[in-house]
Amino acid sequence: MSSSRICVAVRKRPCDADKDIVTAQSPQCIVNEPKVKYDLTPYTERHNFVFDEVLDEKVGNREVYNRCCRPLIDTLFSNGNATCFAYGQTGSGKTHTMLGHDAEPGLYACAAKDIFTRCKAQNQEVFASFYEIYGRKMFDLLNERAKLVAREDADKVINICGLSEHAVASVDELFNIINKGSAYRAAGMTSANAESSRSHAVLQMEVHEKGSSKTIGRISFIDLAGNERGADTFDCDRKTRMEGAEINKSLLALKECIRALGVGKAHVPFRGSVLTEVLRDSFLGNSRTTMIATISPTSAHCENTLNTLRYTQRVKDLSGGGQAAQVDPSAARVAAAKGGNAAPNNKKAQRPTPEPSALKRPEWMDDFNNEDNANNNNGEFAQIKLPPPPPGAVPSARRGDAGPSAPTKAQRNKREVAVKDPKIATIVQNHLKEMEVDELEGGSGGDDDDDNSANVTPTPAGAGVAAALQRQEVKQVRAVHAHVVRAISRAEEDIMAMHRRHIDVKMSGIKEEIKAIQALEDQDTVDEYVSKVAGLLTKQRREIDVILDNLNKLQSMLRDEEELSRTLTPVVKAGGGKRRSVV
Ligand SMILES: Nc1ncnc2c1ncn2[C@@H]1O[C@H](COP(=O)(O)OP(=O)(O)OP(=O)(O)O)[C@@H](O)[C@H]1O
Repeated sequence: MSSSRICVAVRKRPCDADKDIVTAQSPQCIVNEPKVKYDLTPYTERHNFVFDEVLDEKVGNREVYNRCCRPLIDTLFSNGNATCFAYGQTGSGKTHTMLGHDAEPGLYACAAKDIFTRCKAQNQEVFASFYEIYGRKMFDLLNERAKLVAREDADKVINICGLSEHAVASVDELFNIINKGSAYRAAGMTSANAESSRSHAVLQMEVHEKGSSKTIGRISFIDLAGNERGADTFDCDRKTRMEGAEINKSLLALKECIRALGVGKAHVPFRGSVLTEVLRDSFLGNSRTTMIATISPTSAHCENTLNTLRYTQRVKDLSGGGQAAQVDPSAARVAAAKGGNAAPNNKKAQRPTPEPSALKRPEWMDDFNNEDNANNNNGEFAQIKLPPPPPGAVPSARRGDAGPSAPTKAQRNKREVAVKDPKIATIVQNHLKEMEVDELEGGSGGDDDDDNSANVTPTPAGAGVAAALQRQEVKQVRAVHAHVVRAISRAEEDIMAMHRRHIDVKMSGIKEEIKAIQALEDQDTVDEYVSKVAGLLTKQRREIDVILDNLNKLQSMLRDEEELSRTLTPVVKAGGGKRRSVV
């Protein structure tokens, strides 16, 4: 394993030799992409990547552990935070690597074995928790999938309230609880594998001094959602599109955080997603991270494999201690078309820990806390605080007290509508005004064209300004779409809380109405009855109007989302290649 704080590894899963297009020779990973020229002559494009470790199909889980994860245990026992991610497309071997099976225990078991041995010798104990992050929600897999709530404490630290911790003293005990948790993860879904790809599963083990609540160190294993889920989901149903957008957002945010930490940036964008915000502590202080990208080496998975490797290469190139990718001249053409490789950063800088006061309250915290707020408002029914919509615009549910800082010229340019189609241009224009700077830049720091979110059709060589503009248009529509998806999920949670509150108020209103009728029958005058009932019904009508108003706004956003995703849906060209219908 690399001596740097971040180890970036790739693991190739086995496949039939005749379909294998990947050569894994650590530290190199070569993908031989089968391609066809315009005159239909087949040829192979070679892509060469370099990582800290490249593990071929013969390497077992124990060796993966020894080469990539063992130093994480030292970090754990030196008051540190260790983190290990498995990243890759569905079926590429993330769960195989993390969990393994009886015949070949995975990283959880290998790490647990070492941890228990050391704990026994040092009179320490281990507590495990296991939860999943699905969209913007979190569920405790060791407590019947109870919904978890993240709260920020006075020190601006995010705590996952209600997360159960379980004392474990052996690998068997750990596995019993993981198996129990995995069953909850799969429950209620059509296919366990399909669903597991849509959530990030987090197993945490904390070491304590025996009998003390003081944490010595923590290790987190994260089996990430399948990365292809975050890519082109525009032609799927809305649920899948929303999931895809959330996954995309969290994977981009994760990469940004690892990169920022690696190069010692003062600002680490933990707020980018629930995943990174919740894992913030894991990256701070004395921390060490291993990222294992898993790939399927068949030609059928070539596109996903290249996406995985490009993402991973970005993490490596910019995470400090890294060495730039070696790209074959044949592949360099593609790299150049995509904006080229970033300069290597071989200097490992010291990452400063952000001051607590500098850590802004994440915007998604509001959603977690929203239900509580709704229940604590002493019966007063408040409208969701939506920003005033621009004239003719569809309002968004964005909230948060920190207003955007004064935009630079480049940022102002990004607010200019690039899309030509008048209908889509109107939608884009309406939303551009409410988008924040990082959203305008596609949430990826603006320098990645190989991200899933910017995974647009390659521009044909020599296609010139028109093609470049098309690319820009697609990028803008994608950014606006991602913004609308986020606004929808926030508005959805707000409306649910508001509706629940309304039902409570309505129930007590009905009781009041019954009382008013009884009072009229018993002793009240008709004037008293009229005034009581008119007051009650007027209040209800006001509340219903607020709900209807918010439902209409949500409906508009849903329509916009539909239009934008339809625009982005890839359509097949007569010639076989993909083209977007956006412009
Ligand atoms: N390196 C490997 N060696 C042997 N078998 C493997 C390897 N990698 C994956 N497999 C097998 O491939 C299948 C799919 O792997 P796995 O479930 O780990 O994929 P995944 O990336 O976790 O998918 P998902 O994102 O859907 O959870 C499993 O049967 C697994 O045992």
